[in-house]
Amino acid sequence: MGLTIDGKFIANNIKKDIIKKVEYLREKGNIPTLAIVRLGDNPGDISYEKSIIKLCSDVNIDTKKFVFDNDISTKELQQILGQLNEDTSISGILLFRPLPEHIDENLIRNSINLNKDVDCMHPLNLEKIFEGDYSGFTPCTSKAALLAILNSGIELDGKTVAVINRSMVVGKPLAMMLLSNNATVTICHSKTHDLRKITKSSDIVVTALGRAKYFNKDYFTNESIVIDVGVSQDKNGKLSGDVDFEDVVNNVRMITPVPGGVGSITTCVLLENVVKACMKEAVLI
Ligand SMILES: Nc1nc2c(c(=O)[nH]1)N[C@@H](CN(C=O)c1ccc(C(=O)N[C@@H](CCC(=O)O)C(=O)O)cc1)CN2
Repeated sequence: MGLTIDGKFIANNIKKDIIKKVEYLREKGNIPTLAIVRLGDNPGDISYEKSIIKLCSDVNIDTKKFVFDNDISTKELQQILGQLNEDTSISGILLFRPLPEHIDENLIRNSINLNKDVDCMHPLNLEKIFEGDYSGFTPCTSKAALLAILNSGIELDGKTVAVINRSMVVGKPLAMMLLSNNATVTICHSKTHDLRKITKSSDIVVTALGRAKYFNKDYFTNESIVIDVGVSQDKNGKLSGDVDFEDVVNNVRMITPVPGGVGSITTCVLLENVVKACMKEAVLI
């Protein structure tokens, strides 16, 4: 019988720390405020946004939401980010990703104010992570997946980890963070041959494919640790991870559920970054 890694329990411990820090900031007259920028209505983004707004309300962080159509141009988006960068009432900016294909993501990632980049998407902030420096902002979903592994009691040293995603949002930052913890990492993607052979031979499998219930028990062994980062809708429109949880849970050592796993932790990591940004802002002023 596999154990479920309880993301909500991990998230609640982080939440208590955020509440204390927000109280301190507000006593000093600093109001932590998160700008949320969404392009279109992707179900994963809507789920993330719902979670963020609920948690911000719980910990007393203010939010400002900006929603635009998917067909917004790179130039228009840059202008919007420029306004948010200059808005002194805003501590941090979250732009949901992946962005629509026509948007120049590199240009956008370089357009966000380094001190408001609470999603750690600016190349200079990411470079720190790749160098093992976690003193600044941390990529939210990647850190959440790492926390799920570390809080499950697993020693990463020497373990083999298959990361099924190569984006700058999850796969690449996570691979670097796992390497810093002395794991041996294999990054898999749509062109990877014999994925099942890799997942079955890895101690830990982290999947962020965005395909509901894609992985059944045949991809794992009884000793597998499965970290499901995927968020999409199954054929009944229900929020689902990449893994068929009911088929897999009794055939692996540990697994994170969706919802209630990595997603719950991701939102807390984001708000930790917002508090960090507000603290930094308080120091800079
Ligand atoms: N700019 C970014 N965009 C996205 C990131 C990111 O790190 N930065 N990662 C994912 C986020 N995401 C998936 O699409 C996602 C993250 C968190 C949650 C969440 O909080 N889920 C909760 C509640 C779910 C519910 O009840 O609706 C949970 O799993 O318990 C959902 C989705 C993509 N975008």
